[in-house]
Amino acid sequence: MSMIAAFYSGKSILITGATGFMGKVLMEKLFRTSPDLKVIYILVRPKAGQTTQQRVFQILNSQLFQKVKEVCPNVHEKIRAIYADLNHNDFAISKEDMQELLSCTNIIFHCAATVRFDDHLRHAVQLNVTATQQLLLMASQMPKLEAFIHISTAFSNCNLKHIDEVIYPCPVEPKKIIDSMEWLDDAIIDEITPKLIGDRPNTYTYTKALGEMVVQQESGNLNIAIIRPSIVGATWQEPFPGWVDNLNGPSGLIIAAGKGFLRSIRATPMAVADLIPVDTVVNLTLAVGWYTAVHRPKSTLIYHCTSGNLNPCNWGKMGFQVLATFEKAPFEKAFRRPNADFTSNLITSQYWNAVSHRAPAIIYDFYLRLTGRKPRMTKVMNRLLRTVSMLEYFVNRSWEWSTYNTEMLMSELSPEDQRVFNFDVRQLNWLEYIENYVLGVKKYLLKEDMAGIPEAKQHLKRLRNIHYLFNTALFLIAWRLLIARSQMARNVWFFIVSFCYKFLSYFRAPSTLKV
Ligand SMILES: CCCCCCCCCCCCCCCCCCCCCCCCCCCCCC(=O)SCCNC(=O)CCNC(=O)[C@H](O)C(C)(C)COP(=O)(O)OP(=O)(O)OC[C@H]1O[C@@H](n2cnc3c(N)ncnc32)[C@H](O)[C@@H]1OP(=O)(O)O
Ligand SMILES: NC(=O)C1=CN([C@@H]2O[C@H](COP(=O)(O)OP(=O)(O)OC[C@H]3O[C@@H](n4cnc5c(N)ncnc54)[C@H](OP(=O)(O)O)[C@@H]3O)[C@@H](O)[C@H]2O)C=CC1
Repeated sequence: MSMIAAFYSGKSILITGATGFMGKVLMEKLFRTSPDLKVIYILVRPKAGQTTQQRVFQILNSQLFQKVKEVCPNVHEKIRAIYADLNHNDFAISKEDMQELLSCTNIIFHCAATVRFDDHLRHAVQLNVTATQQLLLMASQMPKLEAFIHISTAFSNCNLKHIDEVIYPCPVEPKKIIDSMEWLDDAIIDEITPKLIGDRPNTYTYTKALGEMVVQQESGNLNIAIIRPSIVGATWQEPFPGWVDNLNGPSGLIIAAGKGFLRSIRATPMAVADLIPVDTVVNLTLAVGWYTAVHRPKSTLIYHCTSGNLNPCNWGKMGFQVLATFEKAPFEKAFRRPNADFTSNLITSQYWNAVSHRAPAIIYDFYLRLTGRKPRMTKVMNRLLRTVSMLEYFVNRSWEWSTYNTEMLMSELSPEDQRVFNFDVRQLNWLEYIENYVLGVKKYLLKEDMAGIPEAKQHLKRLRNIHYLFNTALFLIAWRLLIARSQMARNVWFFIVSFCYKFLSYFRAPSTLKV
């Protein structure tokens, strides 16, 4: 019997960010392994024309929750969507709902965040810092609370090369930052943002670091733990391999590469690709929830959920396996044949951007114009290259994260818990994982049918022929222009033509004799 699963039975659990990538997998696992849990409260806002109830309905009816429905048929009764917007200081939760949350919650998993790299500092502070502070204030008023688990990121201290499971202070206190966001106007915030984030690459990593400081400072008597996952990817095993539902991290780039838009990237092939499957993060999170509530460590423990020091893989190997999977199961209606040119050199990368990305987009837009359609490829390419430039920071460096607490926790688990809540990344076979990831992107993100693979392969063959034809035409035009201008080129051309003529005459002579 799993002790962790038994621990969550009968519990009332509050999850923020339950509609996000990690939140959904967390809920799924909780319902599947502890179907006797009392209730999961989720803080949800209406979005994209959907009410909170409609959003929950959509999640429960998704493929991800199919197994849950078998083991927990009354899952819809155990999930309680509470209207909340973390952009508001009091989360805009109704009095009645707040009362229920305060009096019933046993465990909190705080996953909500803005993960956009380019978010305005004011918004990133509100979501990743102020909302965390507010939630801690709520938690301090919950008499039945046993543990508060905060999800941060392994990159909150990406300005360092070696990162321990400790909180590194930022120069300006989070409270000062929160206060200043209230009276500074946007223009001034824009001006001071680069100074505040310092040698971090974006507002996301900076505000996640501030969020950790807030957790440490406001922890009071609460049982708190912080989890720092690295780059979270598709599921490894559970509930099935390859599940993914958003474009963050590598997923968007896999689409861009598979569709032939992205054919080169400024990346260091030997740099460690610290990817971690989302189900591994969720298993660790649930184990940490149990450990924090039951063992009540004296201080706030931080757990690194990373792969680099236990089972390292580099970007080169991953890119290679991504391409190998495209060969087996190409994406439909590709713009060009997938390719992967890695370069760590800025000038070479700019060259490839011009030749492999911008030029084909301009030519395609020219073709669209000629055929009376609206050009759009240059715009798409510009947005893609902007996205890639924001991710480049993470594929040109390697970090070392110590994992003492995570390994300690692993050794504390019973063999059954180690199996059911497996977060031992040493067991991960990267090639298999990446293949399933790419297939998952095709299936769950692009919603492409595997039956369409032969047609996709045919399409790639046609693209290859167009590519050869285009290159041949380009060569002939260039050559024609050259021989029109250069005597030397004309001499070379004359030499080649007369050589070919002699060669052909040699073979034609005996055949004429036979006739
Ligand atoms: C697994 C193997 C990887 C290999 C994959 C590639 C293989 C082949 C490639 C060929 C070349 C060579 C190979 C190279 C090998 C290296 C591979 C690189 C892998 C990249 C790894 C990424 C590392 C991420 C690091 C994360 C560190 C921190 C982790 C965290 O803690 S948090 C989670 C991470 N957060 C994010 O990822 C958010 C990032 N996104 C944003 O901030 C924003 O979306 C934005 C980039 C600023 C863009 O914002 P916009 O305002 O423009 O709007 P929008 O968000 O609506 O999106 C605009 C369009 O861009 C598309 N898009 C969004 N995200 C991505 C994405 N990640 N990749 C590609 N495209 C993306 C989106 O769909 C929109 O498209 P449109 O509608 O058509 O315009
Ligand atoms: N994905 C990754 O690679 C990594 C993620 N992390 C951390 O993991 C956690 C979860 O990330 P992930 O699931 O990938 O992120 P997602 O972007 O998929 O999910 C973010 C969640 O936060 C919610 N949220 C955002 N703004 C608000 C708001 N104003 N009010 C209420 N809810 C809000 C979103 O709700 P809605 O659906 O309404 O937008 C969504 O449920 C985050 O803390 C992130 O920092 C850490 C390392 C890597």
